[in-house]
Amino acid sequence: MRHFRSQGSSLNSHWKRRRNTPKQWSFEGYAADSVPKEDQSLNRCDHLFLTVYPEDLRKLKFWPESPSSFREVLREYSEKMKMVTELTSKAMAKSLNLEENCFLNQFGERAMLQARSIYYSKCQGPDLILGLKPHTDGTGYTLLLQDEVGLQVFNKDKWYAVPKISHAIFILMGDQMEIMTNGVFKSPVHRVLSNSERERVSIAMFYAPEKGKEIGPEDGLVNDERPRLFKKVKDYAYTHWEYYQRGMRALHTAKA
Ligand SMILES: O=C(O)CCC(=O)C(=O)O
Ligand SMILES: [Fe+2]
Repeated sequence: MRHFRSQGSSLNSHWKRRRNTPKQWSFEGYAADSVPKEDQSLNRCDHLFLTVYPEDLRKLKFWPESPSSFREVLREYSEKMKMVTELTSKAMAKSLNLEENCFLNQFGERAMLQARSIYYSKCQGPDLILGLKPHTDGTGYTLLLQDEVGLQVFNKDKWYAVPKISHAIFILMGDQMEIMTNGVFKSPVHRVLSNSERERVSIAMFYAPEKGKEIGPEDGLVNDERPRLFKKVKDYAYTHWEYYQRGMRALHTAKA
């Protein structure tokens, strides 16, 4: 706990220096935490955050050169994950009896894919210390690879552990998919517990609509039984980030 506190206070001053920079949500590179606002609890993890698509937005200066395989592995993984987003977006559309490209069209040709590699070190502190505090993702959806348990999803007053399944990618709906599906797919609150026995590594690929692109509920999912729940929004990820820093959800800002 002592270690956590002292790490927290030095991080707080680090973020105090940084927080005046506008549009921080697009910051990239290595960071010990991403919650710059004062009086917010810190997440107990380190991460490396990199934009991988669109390709021309890659900031290679933040891509580590060591280990030497890093860049190539990330390039290859990103390419595969992009293919997974195409398949997933089509499958989700079909499952809702919608035209298969409808979500892909909303995400746009320059959809964002951002890789967040997260390291959770062992933590001896009390259970209250979280690896990642409760939040929803501001993405369309997130593709998650994890090497250890710890992730939990909240539903109806209870936390449910997400199992670790070797080589499986866990797909987590984000707020923007909840908007596009007019609330049919829910963006769950989730968190990561800290672990005193084992460290944990996860790689989250955040898939979100292209910058400046308006998204909204699919017409086919708005009807008398299911009235429009959300209005059209753009750059929702930015709004989400602003609220996230204060420990709040942003979905209400998109309510119709
Ligand atoms: O590390 C995990 O399993 C979850 C990561 C996550 O929720 C996030 O980066 O938004
Ligand atoms: Fe998340």
